Amino acid sequence: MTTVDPRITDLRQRIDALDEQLVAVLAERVAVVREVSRYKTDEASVKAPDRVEQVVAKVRALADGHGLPADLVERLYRLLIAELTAVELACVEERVAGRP
Ligand SMILES: C=C(O[C@@H]1C=C(C(=O)O)C=C[C@H]1O)C(=O)O
Repeated sequence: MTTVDPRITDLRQRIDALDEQLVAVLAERVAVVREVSRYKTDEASVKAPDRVEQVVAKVRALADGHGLPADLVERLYRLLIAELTAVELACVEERVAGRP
């Protein structure tokens, strides 16, 4: 078996702890987005492109403040929002289809 530098092992433990926090925060964000979808009725309101741009501008500024590449954070958020928009759309369609 290959030995791993103990400094790497320690840093990986920190990464694992941060991943736990990241996934917990992500789960909370997904739950709030699902809740928002309860008050939407159509595709345009689900996609909310103006709001998407507002969120992207905000996280780009936050990334700058933390010394992170804003383009990287924007790409991650656009992917996240696209996935969440699909989840929202499914929730809204299911609700609207279930109406009498
Ligand atoms: C959560 C919303 O719906 C969608 C998801 C967004 C997000 O994940 O931040 C933003 C806009 C919408 O595409 C919203 O309208 O606020």
